[in-house]
Amino acid sequence: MDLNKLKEEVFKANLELVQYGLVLFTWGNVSAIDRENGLVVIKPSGVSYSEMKSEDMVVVDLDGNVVEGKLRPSSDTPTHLELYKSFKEIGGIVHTHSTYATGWSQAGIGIPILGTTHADYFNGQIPCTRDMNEAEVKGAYEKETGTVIIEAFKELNPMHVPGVIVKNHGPFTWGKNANDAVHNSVVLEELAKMAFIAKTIQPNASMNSLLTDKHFSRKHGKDSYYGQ
Ligand SMILES: O=C(CO)[C@@H](O)[C@H](O)COP(=O)(O)O
Repeated sequence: MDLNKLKEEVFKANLELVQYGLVLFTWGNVSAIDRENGLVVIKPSGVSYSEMKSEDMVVVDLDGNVVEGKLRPSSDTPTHLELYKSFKEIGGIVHTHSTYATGWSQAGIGIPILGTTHADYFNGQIPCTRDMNEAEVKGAYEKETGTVIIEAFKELNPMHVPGVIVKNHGPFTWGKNANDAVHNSVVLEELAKMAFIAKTIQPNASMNSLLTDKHFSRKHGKDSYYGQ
């Protein structure tokens, strides 16, 4: 895979986080993986999106060693790497602090499925991770953030629910590439907002599971990326 092309793709995907209003200042980050060569391209840490350039993207191996780039890789790099190692079909990852999704993560409640818009992209609740323990927080925190995400997907197919909210932190989404992951981040934030509104109007709001099956399989049937 052409690394410069992947850097350009990751650079543009990072800028889309600002364009879609998912991040402020230097919050959030996007990465993509070149699985053939076991290399990950990720946003540099602490760099303003308005000053960022394609050549600033940092290339790391799956152990987190910088193999190309002058700047420090995102502080969330260990989380991204854990997810790439566990979710073998994903090609891109996004982390943001988008308002409504982060609100649900601070409440410690997964984003419930309440409508067909949700079912078109996520075939069930978007899970919230468990509390991290003292050893995880004081140890390899970012790596352990990946651990609690992977734990939340023990019974879930990450290709059918391409996102999660990390308790007291914020959302991570993924997809077949960086652009797909950004798309899922925009959708997740919109679903978080819709669910907040629905639950505010009707705390007992619920979903007709027949619609979940109908909409998810219609959009992600056997020929689609998400597969069965
Ligand atoms: O979640 C966090 C901080 O809580 C990070 O995602 C920052 O929001 C962005 O860090 P860098 O990618 O710039 O290191």
